[in-house]
Amino acid sequence: MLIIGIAGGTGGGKTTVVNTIVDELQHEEVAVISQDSYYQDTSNLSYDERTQINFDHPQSIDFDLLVSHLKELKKGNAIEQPVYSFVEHNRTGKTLKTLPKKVMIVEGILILTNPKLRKMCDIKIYVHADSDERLIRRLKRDINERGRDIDEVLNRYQTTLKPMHQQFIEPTKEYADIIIPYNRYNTVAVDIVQTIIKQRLD
Ligand SMILES: Nc1ncnc2c1ncn2[C@@H]1O[C@H](COP(=O)(O)OP(=O)(O)O)[C@@H](O)[C@H]1O
Ligand SMILES: Nc1ccn([C@@H]2O[C@H](COP(=O)(O)O)[C@@H](O)[C@H]2O)c(=O)n1
Repeated sequence: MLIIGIAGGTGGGKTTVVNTIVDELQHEEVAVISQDSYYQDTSNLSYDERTQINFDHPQSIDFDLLVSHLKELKKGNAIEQPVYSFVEHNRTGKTLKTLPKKVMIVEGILILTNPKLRKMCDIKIYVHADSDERLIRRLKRDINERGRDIDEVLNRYQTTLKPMHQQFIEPTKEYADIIIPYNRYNTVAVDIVQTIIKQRLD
């Protein structure tokens, strides 16, 4: 099994890069684990309390569950990946059965902050886009797809996104084997990553 970790700031293009890689590979060869599925279970909190959570801090992620799931997959066992709701700010209670594949992609803003997870990744990638570009993309995406309004996104950006990015996410660039500049759709860099994956699969 080849485990590929893809990190980078919110709105940087991680999901877009992952989707491009997955489209190129045979369906039976690849599966994706999203860090977002592993936000801590906060069912004990009210909706209003959940809106106040700092979702960009490493402690917001249940890394123990994520690492144990990856270990199970490496052993050849299927896992039940929690399904997360950005509207409810919580796990939905549903799960997605995820089977072990030759290539497992683990994607998320904070995945390179966790030493155990870093150690499990065979290839570590950081997708970089400038902060203004990321904010514009995040605004559009969160309003169109995640049920947010402009005030929510900008307030979250100022209070948590920006400081957490600077403190925890940007510094993990140093762990990356490959940094993909993604201010524009960088097809050349993604092609190179795909070639590396195919070589490793041979
Ligand atoms: N290079 C790019 N140029 C313009 N828009 C982009 C680019 N990459 C991604 N997007 C768009 O920006 C939004 C955030 O991208 P996404 O891949 O979800 O980022 P991430 O997973 O890093 O948060 C999406 O709506 C996506 O379609
Ligand atoms: N309930 C939540 C949980 C997370 N977020 C934000 O999602 C971002 C990470 O996801 P990406 O797809 O953008 O990598 C992160 O910056 C959190 O602030 C949220 O808004 N609400």
